[in-house]
Amino acid sequence: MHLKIAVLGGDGIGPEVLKQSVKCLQAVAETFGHNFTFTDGLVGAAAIKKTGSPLPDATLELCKKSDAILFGAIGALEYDNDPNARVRPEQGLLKLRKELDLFANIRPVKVFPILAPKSPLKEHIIKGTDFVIYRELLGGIYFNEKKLSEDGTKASDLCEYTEGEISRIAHMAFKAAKRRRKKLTLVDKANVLETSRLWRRVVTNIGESYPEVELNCLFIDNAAIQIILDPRQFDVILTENMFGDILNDQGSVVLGSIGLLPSASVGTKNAMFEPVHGSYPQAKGKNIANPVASILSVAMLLQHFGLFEEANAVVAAILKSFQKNIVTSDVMGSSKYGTNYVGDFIAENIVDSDDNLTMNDENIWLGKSTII
Ligand SMILES: NC(=O)c1ccc[n+]([C@@H]2O[C@H](COP(=O)([O-])OP(=O)(O)OC[C@H]3O[C@@H](n4cnc5c(N)ncnc54)[C@H](O)[C@@H]3O)[C@@H](O)[C@H]2O)c1
Ligand SMILES: CC(C)[C@H](C(=O)O)[C@@H](O)C(=O)O
Ligand SMILES: [Mg+2]
Repeated sequence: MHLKIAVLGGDGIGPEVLKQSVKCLQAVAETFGHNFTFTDGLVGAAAIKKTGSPLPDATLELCKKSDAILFGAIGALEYDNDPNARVRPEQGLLKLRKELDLFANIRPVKVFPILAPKSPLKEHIIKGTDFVIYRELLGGIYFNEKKLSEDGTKASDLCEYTEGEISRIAHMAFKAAKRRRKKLTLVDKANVLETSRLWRRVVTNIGESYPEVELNCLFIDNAAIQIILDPRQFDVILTENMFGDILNDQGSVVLGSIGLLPSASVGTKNAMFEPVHGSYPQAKGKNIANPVASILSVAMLLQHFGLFEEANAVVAAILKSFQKNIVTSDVMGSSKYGTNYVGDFIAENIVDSDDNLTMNDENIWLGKSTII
């Protein structure tokens, strides 16, 4: 298969982890006889520095022309510490999502059995956890009217949703639940927010077309408790933009590190793959960032294009790194291998073998289905 892939490293550890992912994709191409081409694009603080814009037109054009986008991370301390900055790295990512209509953000939280003892939570609580969050990515508080009074003493961010925005991701989440364990949990704040009540009405109506899927609703504050107390109860979680952002990072605690959590953002045409974590500026250039979240995003990319054997080969190589304890120091109580070393090990262990499937059957990470 020929795939044109845009590579947007961004800031902080973004380029460092992405380098490992490109290495792995090159190994997949060589092993399985594909032709992947990679083109770099500027985004985030790095792009502001060079062009004044966090998403230069050239980058947007590159992404539109590509089959898929691999994204690192954006964000820098100089902006995090300056609430007055009008041009910000994050605007680059948000604009990219909007321009490419990437309305669904899919983030699987799957505990690898071998890492279960390394989670900060008790092993018997988290072992077997396997849920996926469908986060609406283009609406809500993120994308509606923002106001700041002239004297700077009053600010507001409007939270707005339309039925159409809710139903397109709801269908996607119901279909995913139908393929999985047939349970969908809508997370909202319907006891307080009008937007959440709209979500409940729309999702409940859509649920009637998916009778095999059990739908239940949970308030976001309770969901925050349940994810830590009993994460195995979840199969597919569907939620709005802001709640999804927060719940995802919380899900990473179950896994043991945010450095292990991948994501796919998909829409009507384009698809972007990125780790859930940010630019972790404190680690920039130190060769300590965990590349696994980014490499697992590569597995999601391959899965998206129906390259299941290839995706399994990537996951199998990652599992091998876990078995040999070749992991970065964020994986609790583990060795302290560097980003590059872990990336090299995974790339070198990408092989075309029937054993890949056996390893993944045990872990049921991917399964033979596309993610949308
Ligand atoms: N998608 C994105 O690009 C994205 C996502 C979140 C935050 N951000 C941006 O990143 C910057 C830093 O934000 P933050 O500190 O809140 O979040 P962050 O995800 O960058 O880091 C939070 C903590 O997670 C851990 N961590 C993150 N990535 C890791 C990795 N690969 N390996 C090991 N540990 C890892 C570290 O302990 C770190 O202190 C901000 O500018 C923010 O806006 C960008
Ligand atoms: C950087 C920021 C705009 C982004 C978000 O809030 O969506 C990030 O936190 C994420 O989870 O991808
Ligand atoms: Mg986030």
